[in-house]
Amino acid sequence: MRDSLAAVRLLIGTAVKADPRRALVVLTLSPLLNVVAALQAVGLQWMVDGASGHDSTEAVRGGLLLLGVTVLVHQAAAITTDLRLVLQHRVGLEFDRRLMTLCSAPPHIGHYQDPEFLDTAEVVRQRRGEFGTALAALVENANLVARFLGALALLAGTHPLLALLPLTIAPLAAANRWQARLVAGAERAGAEADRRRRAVFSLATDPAPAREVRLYRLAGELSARHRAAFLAASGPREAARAKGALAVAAGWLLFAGALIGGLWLISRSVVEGTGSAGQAVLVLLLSTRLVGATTGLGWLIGWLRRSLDTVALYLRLVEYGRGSGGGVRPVTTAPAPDAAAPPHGDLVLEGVSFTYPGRTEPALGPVDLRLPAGATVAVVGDNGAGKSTLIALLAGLLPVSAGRITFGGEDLAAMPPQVWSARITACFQDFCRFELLAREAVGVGEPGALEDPAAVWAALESAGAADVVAALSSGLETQLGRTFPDGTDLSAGQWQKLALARARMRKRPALVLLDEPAASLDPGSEAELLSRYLRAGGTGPAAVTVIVSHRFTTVREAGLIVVLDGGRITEQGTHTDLLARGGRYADMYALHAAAYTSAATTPAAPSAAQNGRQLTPGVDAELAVDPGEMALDGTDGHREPVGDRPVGQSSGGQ
Ligand SMILES: Nc1ncnc2c1ncn2[C@@H]1O[C@H](COP(=O)(O)OP(=O)(O)OP(=O)(O)O)[C@@H](O)[C@H]1O
Repeated sequence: MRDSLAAVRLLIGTAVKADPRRALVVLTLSPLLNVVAALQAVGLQWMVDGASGHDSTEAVRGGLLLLGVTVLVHQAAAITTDLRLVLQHRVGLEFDRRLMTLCSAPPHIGHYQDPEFLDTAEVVRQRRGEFGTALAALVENANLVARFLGALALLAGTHPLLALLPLTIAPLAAANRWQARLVAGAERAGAEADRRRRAVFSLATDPAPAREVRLYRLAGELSARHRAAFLAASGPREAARAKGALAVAAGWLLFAGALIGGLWLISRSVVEGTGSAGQAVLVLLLSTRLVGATTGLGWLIGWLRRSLDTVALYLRLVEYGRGSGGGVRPVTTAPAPDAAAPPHGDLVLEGVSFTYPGRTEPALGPVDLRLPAGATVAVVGDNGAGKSTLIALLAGLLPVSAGRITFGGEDLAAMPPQVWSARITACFQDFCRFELLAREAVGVGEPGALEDPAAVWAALESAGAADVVAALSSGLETQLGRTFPDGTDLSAGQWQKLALARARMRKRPALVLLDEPAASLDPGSEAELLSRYLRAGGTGPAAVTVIVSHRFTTVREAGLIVVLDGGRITEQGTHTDLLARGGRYADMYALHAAAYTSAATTPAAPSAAQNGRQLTPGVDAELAVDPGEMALDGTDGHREPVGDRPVGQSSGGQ
């Protein structure tokens, strides 16, 4: 009940905010007209009594009242319906806008990791078209209640017992509410299956997975899964609806019995001569109106209940936005509004850990780590070691579950999120393919410079991505993305280059985060990336640069290498230190080099030299393990798989 009241308040408040004048007219005039409409029956009563009593004045008065009220009600109803349609459209848009803000405004993205949030968001997203109609349901219910009360007031005037009719309608209303609650509960329980159904539908219809779906002949399997998910969600929903329908039918029987009793009372008074013919007509007309209003209410209450349920779910998302929902740890330290990030400083993690909602073990931590200002730090580790989680924590996208991260001595949790995010630039592993103009797709890296082609070109140049845009038909003004008829799609590597350029828009970042930045790049582009980001203070002399990579040509350039294993730091140091230590890093490095060496020496794979291609300086050659470095290990034969020649000079295939 409290939820429903809060939802009604929110709906009315949103309508008034979206369009105050229309809201005032629709919310007040509409119900008023429905009360006034009951006077039609009075006009008819006067007409009948005037005619049967040969009183032409009363008959004409009745006729005029009937005509006047009919014209007024019809005209005003047409106008208020128009106004309501526009208003409900605006309310729908207002909720869409709020939903977008709600999903993107929270300081971190922890809510996207929480299955409870995802389920609620799924239902709200599916039903978001109902926000506008929720207002319509509210207005229509108010109209019918007004019509019902108007009819009832006149009926009570003819026989006091008829005033008791509303009591018999209460069980019907309760049955309707119960049915709506049952259905809403079943819908919530089926949200996960609905999410699965949507995911399967996307797999079968989106262009990106189309190749693998064809190749592996998955259409039948996807279709079967889609149907199974549909049945899993819709079965309980239908059962709930049917169960509720039985209760509604019982409610109807009770009300119909009471109404028939009321009509019998009036008929008897007319027969006994205590009532007039006009009164009989009045009662007949009002009873019809009452039945109409009750039928409508029965249906509308279900609609209203469902609509208010959607709004109530939206309110739960709002609670999440405030950090008080689900398993996501709320931001406990209220950031000081005027807090600022120091220009530069060491980034320090003290006992930091993070546990994903629904998990018992931390994905990362506890971790203690100092990343000195100006340092280039590479993070390595097996799949699932916690590298991307670390990046998300450093970026402030996930709240730490325990411990703290400080920058220049300032606790990040006490810093307004927008202050910290303004100091960061990043290229994520699953970077976004912004289907915008090329200028915008890069410019969003620094929204203030979105309209500044010179700044965008500079970023493109410095990320080595200028060639991608130069080859586009309209250069910076080319529409990207295949969802647009005239849009240009790019290759994975080209999209990644734009993402890297985006990360170059911010001029003096304090922290540069690069999560697998070269995953889609060719060796030449990777080498260029290395020189631009990792060497010669490429990201600014005082910025901390953190790079996650499985490519050891990239990693070995870093001043500090951190090895993660099962969410813990197991080793840290320079490339040389870690090789000398002969631990996990040395193993990974040797394996990596061995893989490249064997690929280069396999006869079936023609070498670069055979192809007449020059080795890319700084890449192919760097893949070879420096014999001197491996010699640091000295004795451990299994870590010397590369031989004593650089790959480009290997004998393989020659
Ligand atoms: N949203 C999530 N919910 C629950 N667990 C998660 C979630 N995201 C990641 N994990 C888990 O957290 C752990 C660390 O994941 P993370 O993505 O940080 O690893 P990673 O080192 O970046 O891996 P990769 O090299 O494959 O990118 C993994 O065990 C993973 O299964």
